[in-house]
Order: sequence, then structure tokens, then C-alpha cells
Amino acid sequence: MTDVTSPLPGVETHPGSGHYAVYDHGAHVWAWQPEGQRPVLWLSSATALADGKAIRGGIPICFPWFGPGFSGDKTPPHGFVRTTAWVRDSVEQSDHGLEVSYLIDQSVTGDQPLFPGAYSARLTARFTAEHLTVSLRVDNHGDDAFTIEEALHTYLAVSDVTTVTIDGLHDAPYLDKVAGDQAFDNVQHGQLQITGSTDRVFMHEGEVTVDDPGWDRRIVLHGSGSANVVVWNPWSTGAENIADIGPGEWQGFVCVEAANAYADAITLLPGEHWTISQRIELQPRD
Ligand SMILES: O=P(O)(O)OC[C@H]1O[C@@H](O)[C@H](O)[C@@H](O)[C@@H]1O
Repeated sequence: MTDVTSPLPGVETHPGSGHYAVYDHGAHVWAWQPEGQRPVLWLSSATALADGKAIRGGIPICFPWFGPGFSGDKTPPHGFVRTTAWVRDSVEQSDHGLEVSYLIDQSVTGDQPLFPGAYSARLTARFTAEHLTVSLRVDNHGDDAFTIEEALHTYLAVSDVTTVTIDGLHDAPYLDKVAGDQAFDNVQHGQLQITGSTDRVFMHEGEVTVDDPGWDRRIVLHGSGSANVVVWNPWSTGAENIADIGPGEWQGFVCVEAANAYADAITLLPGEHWTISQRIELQPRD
């Protein structure tokens, strides 16, 4: 195990030919590669790796709002915890894998006028050869209720996003952000294929599968405590305007996020907590 990775502090290990890694910055899981497999998480060659900047790839944590928030006026986009170093609380390595746990609260992120809630959050990342499981627990320690949106914004590495199919969303209502929709007034029919700029928030709990014939594998994602699945790829047209995606690299990823957003934002009363998780595994194709 390596305790400090460059250029940001974090935890990293290489089980055989595999790779598990997390940065303290954003409690950001950026590598999960079981031994003998290709990387499962995508990381842009052009990403910033610096305090105050969001990392393009891996699993950014969006909290306490998603995008600009349900009110549409929140900054920075996707909240303030993905650009801040969290406090590393525990690291456990065994023959079975690696578990890293992080904490963050107001004492770390400072006064946030747009989110005065007395919150604390714990991010736990469990890496094994079979699964990666990421869980975010949020507690309300204050005297007042607050409402949060959140997402585990997973960037999956794929052979070619134009050839993958995404299963499990059949019949799910969705909000199409590309079309500028404000409501979940579309319904997914059958498999989803990426044929252009795609930015959809689905009402869906449970499993989603990314079938990748080019790399002869399926990535199975299981969300819990999450009412939404977000699927995002900017296509060539959108990627041109995103400086931290390397040239042509948009084709190498698709984001499949576990989220609670819009009408599924979570209100926590004093003393309450909520946990959202995403478990990722690889399966061979039939
Ligand atoms: O560029 P960012 O802030 O990391 O966001 C990337 C994308 O994240 C997705 O979750 C959103 O639905 C998209 O609208 C957004 O463009």
C-alpha cells in the first residue's frame, strides 16, 4: 500500500496487476482495476489534480446539490465537497482488499452561505477483486431540517461509448437535460444507446448494466438509497467545450451515476441520516 500518491495525497495499492486508488481530495476514488482486467473507472488525461478543482473521471461526489441544484442557482456546480480534501479516517487492507473511509463537515468546508445545514458526511470505499462499493452517509447534527441532493458520479471506462448498450432502464421515466426538460415526462423504451449528447436523469432504483462488446465485458451497477440513475456523455460536440477532457477521449467513457436529485432530494430532520451506495462489478459477456 502507498500512503501518499502524487500529485495529491491519497491511498493506493496494486494487488498483483490490479490497481485500487483514492485521493483525499474529494474522497475521490479514481482507480478500480481488478487483477487481470482493464481499468473499470475512466480518468481524463487532461484532468486538473489540484486543490479547489474538480477531477474529471473516477467517482466525484456531488453534494449537497446536483448540477446547479433543484432551484437552478447553486454554485459551484455539483456542490463544494468534490473540490476539497476530506479527512482520512481509516484505512484497512487485508487479503480481501482495501477499505478507506473519509469524513467531512462544516469544520472542513467552512461557512457555506448556500448550505448552512449542520451536516457531516462519511464516504466509504471498499475495493475487492469482485466489487467496488462506494457509500456516502450524511447526518444532520443541527436543530433544523435541511434538504440535500447527491450523486456518486461514476465515470466508467468503455471500449467505445458509441457501441455500448445500457440495460435495466426500460420503462423508467426520465428528465432529458439536453432537451432542457424540467420534468420527468419521457419514458425509456428498451436498451439505451449513446447516439449523441446524452444527459438523462432516470427514476430508477436497483440494477443497471453496461454491455461492452468491444472489451467483452459487462459492468453491473447496483444503487441503493438512490431514487435516480443519471447517464451522461457529452459526445464530440459537448466535449469540445470541456477543457479537461483530452482530445477524442469522450468516446472512452460513460457516466452512470447513483443519485437523489430534483423531486427525489432528501430532507433530513435533526438527528436523521441517509446513506446512498453504488456497487460495481464486472461480468463476462455470455
Ligand atoms: O462538468 P461537471 O460539473 O463535472 O458535470 C458533468 C455533467 O454531470 C452530469 O451529472 C450532469 O447531468 C451534466 O449536466 C453535467 O454536464
